[in-house]
Amino acid sequence: MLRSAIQHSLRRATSASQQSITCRNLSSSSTPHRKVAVLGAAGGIGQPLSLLMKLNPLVSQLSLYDIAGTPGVAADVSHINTRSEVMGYVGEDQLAQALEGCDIVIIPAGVPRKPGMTRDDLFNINAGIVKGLCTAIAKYCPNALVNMISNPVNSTVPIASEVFKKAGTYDEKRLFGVTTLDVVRAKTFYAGKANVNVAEVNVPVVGGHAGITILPLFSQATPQANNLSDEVLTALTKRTQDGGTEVVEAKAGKGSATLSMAYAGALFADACMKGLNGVPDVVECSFVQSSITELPFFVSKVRLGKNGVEEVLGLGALSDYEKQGLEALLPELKSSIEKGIKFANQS
Ligand SMILES: NC(=O)c1ccc[n+]([C@@H]2O[C@H](COP(=O)([O-])OP(=O)(O)OC[C@H]3O[C@@H](n4cnc5c(N)ncnc54)[C@H](O)[C@@H]3O)[C@@H](O)[C@H]2O)c1
Ligand SMILES: O=C(O)C[C@H](O)C(=O)O
Repeated sequence: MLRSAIQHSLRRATSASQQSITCRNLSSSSTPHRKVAVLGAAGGIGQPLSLLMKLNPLVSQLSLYDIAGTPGVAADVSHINTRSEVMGYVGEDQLAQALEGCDIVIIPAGVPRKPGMTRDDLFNINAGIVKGLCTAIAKYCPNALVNMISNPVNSTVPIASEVFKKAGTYDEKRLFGVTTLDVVRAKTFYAGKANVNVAEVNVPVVGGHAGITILPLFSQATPQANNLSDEVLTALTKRTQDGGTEVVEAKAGKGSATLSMAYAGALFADACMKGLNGVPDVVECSFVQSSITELPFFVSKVRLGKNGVEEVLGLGALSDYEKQGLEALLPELKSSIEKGIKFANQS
């Protein structure tokens, strides 16, 4: 039951555990070698994300790094009979080994929110963590695609870009803020209200990843529901924007979204690998370097390819309500981006 649920969730990955022997044989001959690292692998997101990456037959080597606890997580995950070889690395001394040869580095390292906090309240701790990890990425796997999960994403992605620029390794096609959870939430909430099959729903979510900077475009949702009033669309927008806070409050001091985030992170990493492997028309929303607004980074649909970002897609037609949302989010997003850039350059 659990296995089938997970396999269904990783909808674009072929089946994993039950068919692992077949996958291993097929994979080794026809699927490229892909080393994926999870930095922060012993954490609330890191552990289920490591599990989901272990179930992904596109991964051949899974590198689990944290400042503590990774030997246990790696030993546990390594017993699952799927394609990838699992290695656990603990502490800075082992970071180089964890990163060398990586195709994708997923970063959920850092502290989560408690009730009453904004994502920006995490900046003081997480900015330094991200900066340190990105410095190592620039040194040991400068060509890897970086999937940034650590909050505040609106600032940690700009921090990463500045670190890579300083190191001379920046390639805007290879840096992604992971905002897939906003899309996952928008799909779920929309399907509930529109009374449509959630598996068929698509909703782009643009802007950034905090409060009003999260802008779901329900006018572009498919299948399009004609039965939703303006009030319902406003409520759906607000619920998507506050989805993270909903979980933080429900967890009452024990962290933020971990399981849904692991799912979303696994979907996004899977899409990145498909792009690297040459699968056509892989499109996901992500916070990337962008020129579709006046801001240097923005979430929009992005076509993924063999080098990472192949094309940053435009916003498409917006409703009046969405146009207002877009205008309203720009100042906050701009200031979060600038805060990250300033931090990276002054410290
Ligand atoms: N992008 C999103 O949509 C999204 C969603 C949910 C959570 N998050 C963010 O993800 C981050 C992690 O959340 P969590 O619930 O897993 O937190 P957690 O505290 O459970 O786990 C974080 C892990 O990071 C590790 N860590 C700390 N410093 C490190 C370093 N220098 N190198 C490697 N590992 C290090 C910790 O040891 C811990 O295991 C938070 O910043 C949270 O806000 C983002
Ligand atoms: O809300 C948080 O702090 C975590 C994450 O950004 C989320 O959207 O769930």
